[in-house]
Amino acid sequence: MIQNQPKLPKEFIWAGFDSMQQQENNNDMLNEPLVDLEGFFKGDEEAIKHAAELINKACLTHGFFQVTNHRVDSSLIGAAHDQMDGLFKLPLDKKLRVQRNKGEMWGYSGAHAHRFSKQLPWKETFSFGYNYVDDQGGLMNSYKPIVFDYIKSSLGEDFEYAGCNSYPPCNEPSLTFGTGPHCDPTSLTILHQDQVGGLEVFAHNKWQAVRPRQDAFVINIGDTFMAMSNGRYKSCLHRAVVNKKKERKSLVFFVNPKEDKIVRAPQDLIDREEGTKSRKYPDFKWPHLMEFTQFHYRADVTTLQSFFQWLPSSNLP
Ligand SMILES: C=C1C[C@]23C[C@H]1CC[C@H]2[C@]1(C)CCC[C@@](C)(C(=O)O)[C@H]1[C@@H]3C(=O)O
Ligand SMILES: O=C(O)CCC(=O)C(=O)O
Ligand SMILES: [Fe+2]
Repeated sequence: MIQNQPKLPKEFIWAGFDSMQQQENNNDMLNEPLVDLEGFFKGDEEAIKHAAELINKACLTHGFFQVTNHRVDSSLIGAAHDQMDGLFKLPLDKKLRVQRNKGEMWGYSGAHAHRFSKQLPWKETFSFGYNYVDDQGGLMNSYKPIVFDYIKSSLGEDFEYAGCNSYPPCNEPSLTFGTGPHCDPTSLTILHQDQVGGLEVFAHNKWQAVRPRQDAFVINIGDTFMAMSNGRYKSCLHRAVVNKKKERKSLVFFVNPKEDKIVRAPQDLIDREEGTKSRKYPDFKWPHLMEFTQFHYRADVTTLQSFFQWLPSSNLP
């Protein structure tokens, strides 16, 4: 309904984001490395060394790279996108039956309207997260995307969670965001986007687009991984912009530390640092950062600093 209104409802307007204006003529590409994993899987020493060099260089700068020959079957990816199409095409009343509740990391969300009242993102999402409650044959069971089961089986059970994003066409795309500027609070993000384009990274002092590649996954490191590297690897500001003509969809998987793991840079990494060998971040656990983003703070570009300011006043163990 909202999509058909000529004027964007005010709740969706992101005032004050002057970098928005760049998007009209923003055809800068990030040119992140495309890492071919074929040789890596075959144990080819040279290929492994080359892949590590590419990934290291990307993570030291903007934290984004793409991987190809990842051995995730293209038919499985296609099936996941088909499943996702089916989910988003469901009537709204059916989607609302699995509406995501505050603090839960699973279910349907329309523009996060259940959480925020302004600067709403122009998107619908289905999340398949760890505190998922099996609701006896409801929508979530019948539509749980094939890939979600695959990712849970391959990445293990703890603290992975998957999301499907649908960004509908928007009549005034330059006034809103599909997903607003943020750094991922997570460890690693694995994303498969369709061919429409819209993912942008703020690197080299400007917004740069991440090229859609059907046969590749986009990987980026998040705040938690940055903290584990004592700040060496960068969790980078990024956003999803929308357009007037085409819906855009993305599948996103967030990999995080197990719930009881203390996020702390290894001592030998600190010891090998040049100059002051000091810890840049307090110790923390992922579930506490996740709780912060779900109950106390909307993840943006300063989530981690805000989290460490909040932590002492929280009664988290
Ligand atoms: C831990 C998370 C919170 C969000 C999903 C994952 C990693 C990215 C976060 C998010 C996408 C950052 C922008 C704001 C947000 C509210 C959104 O637009 O979806 C964030 C997600 C969330 O809080 O659900
Ligand atoms: O959909 C996209 O391309 C990016 C989404 C994103 O950054 C996120 O969900 O964290
Ligand atoms: Fe993100």
